[in-house]
Amino acid sequence: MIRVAVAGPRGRMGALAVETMITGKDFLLVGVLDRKMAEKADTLAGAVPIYTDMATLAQEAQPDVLVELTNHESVYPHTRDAILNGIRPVVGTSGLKEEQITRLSELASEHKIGCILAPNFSVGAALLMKFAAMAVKYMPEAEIIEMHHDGKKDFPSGTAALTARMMADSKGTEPNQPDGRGTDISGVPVHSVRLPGLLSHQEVLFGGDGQLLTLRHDSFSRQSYMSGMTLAVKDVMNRDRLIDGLDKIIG
Ligand SMILES: NC(=O)C1=CN([C@@H]2O[C@H](COP(=O)(O)OP(=O)(O)OC[C@H]3O[C@@H](n4cnc5c(N)ncnc54)[C@H](OP(=O)(O)O)[C@@H]3O)[C@@H](O)[C@H]2O)C=CC1
Ligand SMILES: O=C(O)C1=N[C@H](C(=O)O)C[C@H](O)C1
Repeated sequence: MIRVAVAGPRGRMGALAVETMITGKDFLLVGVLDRKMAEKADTLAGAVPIYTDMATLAQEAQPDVLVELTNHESVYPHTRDAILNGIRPVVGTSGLKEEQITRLSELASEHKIGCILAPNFSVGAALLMKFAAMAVKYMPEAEIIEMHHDGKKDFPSGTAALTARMMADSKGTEPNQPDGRGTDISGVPVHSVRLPGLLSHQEVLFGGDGQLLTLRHDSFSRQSYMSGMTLAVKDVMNRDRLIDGLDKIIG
C-alpha cells in the first residue's frame, strides 16, 4: 500500500483525488493538507486526518506521496517542502514557473527523491503533447489555443505551457519573435479562452503553404485525469529525480 496525502482536498480536483485514493486498492489515504481544520458538517471531518502544515503531516501521517492540487501560489512552497520532508510530490497543479521547475529539479536530485510534474493527468493530453513535438519539426509555424471552464484561476494553462516547452525543445531552433498576440511561451503563442460550458480543451494549430494541421484534445469529465494520477502515484515511488510531464512515464 502506498501512503498518500492530498493537498487541496476541498477543490474540484482534490475532492476527486481523495475519493480515488480512498477507493483505490493500492493506496492508503493517510492525511490531507488543508488551509484550515475541519468545520462542523464538513465532508472531510472524521473521514481523514487534516493537517495545516507539511512538517506535522510528514511526522504524524508519514505519507510516501503528496498529490498536490491547490493553486499557482501554493504549489511551489508545497512541492519544495514535501521534498525537504522526504515526501514524493505528484504535482497536478498548474502555474509553476520555469525557474521554479528548475529549482525543484535540483532539490529532488540533491535529495534523491522522486517528483512528478503532470499539469495534465489525461493520457490523451500527454499524447497530444508528444504529437505536437513531432509535428513542429515539419511545420514550425504553430500556435496553441487552450480553452477552459470559467472557474479556472490561472492562465495560460499548465498543459499549454508544457506543450509549448516540448515543441520548442523539439524544434531545436531559435524561438519565433513574439509579436504580442497571446502569451509567448518559449516562442509559441498561447491563447487562453475561459467560458462557461467548457471543461478542458486544447488545440495546436500548425500552418503551412495552403494547409493547416489541427491537433485537438478534450476532457469532458475530471474522471479523465484519475488513471494518469494513480499511475503517477505508483511511478514516483521508483524515481529519484524530477520528471516533467506524464508523457515521460506512459511509455
Ligand atoms: N493535472 C491535471 O490533470 C489537472 C490539473 N488541474 C489543476 O489543479 C489545480 C486545482 O484545480 P481545481 O481543483 O479545479 O481548483 P479549485 O479552486 O477547485 O481547488 C483548489 C483547492 O486548493 C485549495 N488551496 C489553495 N491553497 C491551499 C493551501 N495552501 N493549502 C491547502 N489547500 C489550498 C483551495 O482552497 P480555497 O478555496 O480556500 O482557496 C481549493 O479548495 C489547478 O492548478 C488546476 O489547473 C485541474 C484539472 C486537471
Ligand atoms: O484548471 C483546470 O481545469 C485544468 N487545469 C490544468 C491545466 O492548467 O492545464 C489541466 C487541465 O487542462 C484542466
